[in-house]
Amino acid sequence: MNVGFIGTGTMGSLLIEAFIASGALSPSQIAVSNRTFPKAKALADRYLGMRAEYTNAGAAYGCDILFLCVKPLEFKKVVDDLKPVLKPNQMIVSITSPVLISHLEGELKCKVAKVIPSITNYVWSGASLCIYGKSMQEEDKARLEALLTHISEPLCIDEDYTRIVSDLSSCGPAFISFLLEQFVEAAVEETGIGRQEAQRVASAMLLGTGLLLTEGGLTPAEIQERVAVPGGITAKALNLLRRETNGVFNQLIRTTHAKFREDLAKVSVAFIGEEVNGQ
Ligand SMILES: NC(=O)C1=CN([C@@H]2O[C@H](COP(=O)(O)OP(=O)(O)OC[C@H]3O[C@@H](n4cnc5c(N)ncnc54)[C@H](O)[C@@H]3O)[C@@H](O)[C@H]2O)C=CC1
Ligand SMILES: O=C(O)[C@@H]1CCC=N1
Repeated sequence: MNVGFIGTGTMGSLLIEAFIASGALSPSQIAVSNRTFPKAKALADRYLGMRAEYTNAGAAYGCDILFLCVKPLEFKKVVDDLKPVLKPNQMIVSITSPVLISHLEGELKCKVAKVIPSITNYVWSGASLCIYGKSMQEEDKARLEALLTHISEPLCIDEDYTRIVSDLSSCGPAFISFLLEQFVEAAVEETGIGRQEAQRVASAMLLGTGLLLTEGGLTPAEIQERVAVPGGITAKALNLLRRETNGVFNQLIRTTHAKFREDLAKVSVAFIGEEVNGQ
């Protein structure tokens, strides 16, 4: 199987590195292109056998699966580059939420899928959110998921919920890291503990909490209940957190969804000349 990546920025190169490190793909199965060619070339130079191409059409040549790892507003240009060369048996995979399956199916005759990865896939962890176009047969879905399984847990989702599931799975690492950073900074400020030490302890705590939630079979509410002894220290601090963060995640979700609608409107104008409503 040959796999292409158009766009070797943060996510394109992260996926390539994870697929290679996990043994899912060897460099000789991979072709890359990027708007700034030296960036694609620099990546290919690190992996003997990887093919760096000057054009997106060149990267698509001979690929069974082609990941499109560019930003939403760059999609139309990439699709225009690929339209004349893609064959019906090739599969393209968009990794961004505001580009709809219908946008891609309207332009391309090949198989179309959307997979929203997460930075957690770099350490072969977290989910990859899968949405399939009409021409994806069961064997195509199985082939794609077999690849994704090396670095993630593939989850099929309804396209209408793409944004909220992306918030949880793909933006979540940034949100949780932000909260952790605030916790660590406060610890340094309030007590004088070394930042490195505080961060090491907090990171180990986050990993352990994640394991309790996944492998340990506990819910977030159960963890709180077990840690917060009635009348104890944690209970008092949890009360403060409930009071102070009340509604903040509702606002956060409204913010991501408003930005999503903005991007979707622009992408829709680029693809079909009019806006469409979306989640
Ligand atoms: N960063 C993350 O954690 C996640 C990102 N995504 C999605 O991945 C996509 C890419 O994001 P990043 O990698 O963070 O962005 P990035 O800006 O780091 O990478 C985009 C790359 O695409 C290249 N590019 C732009 N136009 C091009 C064209 N016409 N032809 C070829 N290459 C072109 C740019 O030179 C750049 O290297 C976005 O749509 C984002 O929504 C999805 C899930 C998670
Ligand atoms: O297109 C998206 O929604 C992804 C999730 C994180 C960043 N970009």
